[in-house]
Amino acid sequence: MTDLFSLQRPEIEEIYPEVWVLANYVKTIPLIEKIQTIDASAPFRQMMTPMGYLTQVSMTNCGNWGWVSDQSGYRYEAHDPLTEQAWPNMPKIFQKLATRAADAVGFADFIPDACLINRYDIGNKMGAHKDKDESDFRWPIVSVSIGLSTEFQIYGKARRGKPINYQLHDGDVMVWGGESRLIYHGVKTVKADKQNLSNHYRYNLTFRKAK
Ligand SMILES: O=C(O)CCC(=O)C(=O)O
Ligand SMILES: [Fe+2]
Repeated sequence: MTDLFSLQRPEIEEIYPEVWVLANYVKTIPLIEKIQTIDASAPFRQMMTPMGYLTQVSMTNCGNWGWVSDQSGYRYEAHDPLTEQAWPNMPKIFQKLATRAADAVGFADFIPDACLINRYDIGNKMGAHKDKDESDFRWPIVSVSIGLSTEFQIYGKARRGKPINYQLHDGDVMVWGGESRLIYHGVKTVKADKQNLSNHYRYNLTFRKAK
């Protein structure tokens, strides 16, 4: 298990009140293998928003609860609407990673029951939003960046104004909670890596306690 972690004593930076980045925290090849297995039974798909648009980003889930969007709104579902099967189990290494990262910044005993997996193709972005479909905001969000880099945008308590942009790379983990649990955030357009054109995607794991 220790093999999964890049550094014994990770560098932890609080980039905004109660928003932390654990830089280069995790080795991502084992995570990508798990994502591929999940994709084989619960395929990545764009979701319909209540406004009637498809999300740019493709998504799937693992764990007891999966985040879904359709014309009737956003919510957590125990079954994948595409396959009508339960979402794939959350891999143990995913859960341990989330628990350990949360603990490292002071959130003890975080056991996520939902893991949303986002896949950004080159050119995809995610607009400003807050994660507010969970039942208890005392639990943090743990978010893992895999593959292509991007800029994460923090707007704060209101959606308007200029965001703080923070570069996230493969293996970086972000945790936010407490007074910043409901901040507006987004992801800037993912660009190709000119040094490595075989890298096509940015994946993001978002661990939450949904229920
Ligand atoms: O891709 C990211 O880094 C963030 C994703 C996100 O904010 C979300 O899925 O709610
Ligand atoms: Fe989010």
